[in-house]
Amino acid sequence: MQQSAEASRRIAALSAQLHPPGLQMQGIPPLRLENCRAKGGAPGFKVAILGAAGGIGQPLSLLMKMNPLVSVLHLYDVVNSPGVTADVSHMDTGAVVRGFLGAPQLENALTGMDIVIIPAGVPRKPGMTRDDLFKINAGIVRTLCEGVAKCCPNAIVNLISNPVNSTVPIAAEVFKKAGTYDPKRLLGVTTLDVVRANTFVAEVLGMDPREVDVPVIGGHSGITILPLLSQVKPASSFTSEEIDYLTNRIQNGGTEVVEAKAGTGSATLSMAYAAAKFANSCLRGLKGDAGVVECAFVASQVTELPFFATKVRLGRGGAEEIFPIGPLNEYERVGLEKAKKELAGSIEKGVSFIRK
Ligand SMILES: NC(=O)c1ccc[n+]([C@@H]2O[C@H](COP(=O)([O-])OP(=O)(O)OC[C@H]3O[C@@H](n4cnc5c(N)ncnc54)[C@H](O)[C@@H]3O)[C@@H](O)[C@H]2O)c1
Ligand SMILES: O=C(O)C[C@H](O)C(=O)O
Repeated sequence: MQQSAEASRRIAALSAQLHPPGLQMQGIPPLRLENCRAKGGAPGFKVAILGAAGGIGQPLSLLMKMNPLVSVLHLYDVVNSPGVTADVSHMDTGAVVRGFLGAPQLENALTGMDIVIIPAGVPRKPGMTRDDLFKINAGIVRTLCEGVAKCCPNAIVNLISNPVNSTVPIAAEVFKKAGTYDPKRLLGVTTLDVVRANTFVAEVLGMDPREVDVPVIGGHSGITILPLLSQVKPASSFTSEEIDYLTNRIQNGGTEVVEAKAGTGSATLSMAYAAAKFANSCLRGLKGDAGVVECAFVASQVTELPFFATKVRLGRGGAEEIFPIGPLNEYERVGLEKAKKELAGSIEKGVSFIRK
């Protein structure tokens, strides 16, 4: 029977995946696709991780491979993605894993994706601020988002690369330029701030962190990270000493890890956990689950700023509802004014990087 050019191309690509370079080097003979009985792949969503070979990317790839809502997992990086892909692909979970290496393979990595998670970019060293990463990471995020706009304009983007307060506005401008911008589908990942806040508050209260819910609003850097201790669930009261301690610890959690790692990077394992938690909520929203709520840094009208992190409800279209900040005490009101001042500059810096 005559095969179309497209069918031949697809069979060649699939055969290459069944016979990755590692096997070729060992002289293991290829399995002919037509002789393969495996159907492969559970029903579910297609997820790409850009920066999959990095400190966050590797454990995040592992966690997403374990997620039963994922049917296809694309792992893209500019280095080492074949190794990470070969490794993760041996896990006996449902998702089919494919690896993509370097700029020429970015478009294949992105085509058809439902969710794109971006932890690509350089991390901090001691003494640096997240804004010090702007010079390198702004360009990386721009290029990757141009790929998203071209190849999977309807995907939900989970942006992790720092400085999040500027990279999310950069991504928005790239999508606007391409005519694909849907604010509901662009989400800056601030889940690590919530994860830390739940942990530290639970420690103070002597509770299980899984039973604590601390809203963290604003942005993802220093004083823009604003935990709302007056809204902790279950309702709890704190001394002013506890409020100072918890606010400082949550705002400086990233720096605590950067200093402990002493020049070898920033949070990777807790971040992979947080990113996997957030992506799972996005997947549940896509699936149509009701009442899925997370904090995220999104386009927002809850303040005068164009972007702001608050609780959002995740649905089939992404962040379908953005919740208001809610009642604040005086300590939080002061914190909010300081956070907004710093955030305004970071957002403007991101916007003008693309508009310049
Ligand atoms: N949002 C958050 O809460 C949060 C938390 C922790 C870290 N981060 C940020 O996440 C980023 C990554 O941190 P990490 O510890 O994984 O760093 P890392 O250096 O270990 O890994 C980054 C990966 O990105 C890859 N990369 C670089 N340029 C790329 C490109 N153009 N396309 C695809 N991949 C590319 C690198 O090859 C590397 O594998 C940093 O910017 C860090 O500040 C954010
Ligand atoms: O602190 C960093 O640079 C990484 C990340 O933003 C974090 O909060 O851990």
